[in-house]
Amino acid sequence: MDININKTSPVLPEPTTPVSKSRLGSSFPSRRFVSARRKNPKLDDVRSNGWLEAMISSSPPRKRLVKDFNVEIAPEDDFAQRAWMLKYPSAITSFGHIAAQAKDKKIAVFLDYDGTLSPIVDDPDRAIMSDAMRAAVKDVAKYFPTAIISGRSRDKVYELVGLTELYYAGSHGMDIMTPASANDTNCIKSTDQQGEEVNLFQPAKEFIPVIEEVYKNLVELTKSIKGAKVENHKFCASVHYRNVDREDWELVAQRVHDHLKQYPRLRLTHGRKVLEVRPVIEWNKGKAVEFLLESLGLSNDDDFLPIFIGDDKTDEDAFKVLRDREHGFGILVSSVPKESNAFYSLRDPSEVKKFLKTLVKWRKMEDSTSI
Ligand SMILES: O=P(O)(O)OC[C@H]1O[C@H](O[C@H]2O[C@H](CO)[C@@H](O)[C@H](O)[C@H]2O)[C@H](O)[C@@H](O)[C@@H]1O
Repeated sequence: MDININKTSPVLPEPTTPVSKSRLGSSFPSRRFVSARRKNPKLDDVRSNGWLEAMISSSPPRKRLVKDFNVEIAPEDDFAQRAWMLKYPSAITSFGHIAAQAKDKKIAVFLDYDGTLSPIVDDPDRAIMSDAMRAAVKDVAKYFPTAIISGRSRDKVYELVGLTELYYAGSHGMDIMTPASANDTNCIKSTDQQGEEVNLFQPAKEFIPVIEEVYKNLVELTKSIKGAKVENHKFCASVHYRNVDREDWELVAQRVHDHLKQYPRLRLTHGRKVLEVRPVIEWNKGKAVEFLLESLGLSNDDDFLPIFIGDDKTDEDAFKVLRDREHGFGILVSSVPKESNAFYSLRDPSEVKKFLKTLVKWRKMEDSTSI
């Protein structure tokens, strides 16, 4: 994999049309990202381009949540669920296949945070991982190189997970910390929370000021909409509408879309009841997995088997990379049928914990029988 950003920068070239300063009185000195005149072709009216539908379907519908609690549901739904499980079998019941694939290989574990290690909750600040899950992840990291790749800022996800033995990538992989010894020439030197020297790979570094600017503007633009919440993840920003009245979702989307029309080098993607503002760069969780495999010396297909566990649309980029490389596989965390590039599924974070424990138990058994 070529990760030399000097040769093949993931940052797309400057727009060729002259650009002007943001209408909202930007303090950002560069005119590279911002244009009041130039329309961002990626953003049209939220009604006509299907964004509203995508917002509505961006998290499991209530009916399925009811099924999670074993309340009876319509038989046709049950049939769809069973058909889906045949396509994406449970990583727990299929553990034998996984173990066979992993035989004589070192597994590398990649984990998403929200919806994977912590359950989805209304308040993003209260998405706390359980102590039992933390212990399971800590155990996994004793046996396998383990990384968290989250949409949140790297600092925030480290604060939530709190395990020094893991690798962390924040902002959908746009902020990756690896040990100083890792093999990556495009990194800058820094120190971690323990004062240890580390490498930082930040392919969207030049976007920090514009993300800060857009974050502040979006806070202003959505403050009158009850329940809306904007987060700044340094290299990207999130606009949550989970707690907004359904009738105001369109308003949230329209305000965000209208504002971003002035920023041709930013784009919007969907998460679970969240709109994600991201730089238009060719970088995502899939690229972050490739980068980590390469820089940690885990990319030899004959020796290593990467597994990525995630629940969200942004995790699909990582699933796809593993599927396309025919090396390793994704595990989708979902209690409802959805199309995915993953190979296996787990219903919810409690099943993720069970799978991680099974992985450790299996490795311990393998180690003891090979003595
Ligand atoms: O890549 P991830 O680690 O899964 O991060 C994706 C987003 O997760 C958070 O939002 C989601 O979880 C919240 C807490 O459960 C929930 O309230 C929200 O509706 C979900 O979208 C986080 O707050 C976002 O900033 C991340 O982008």
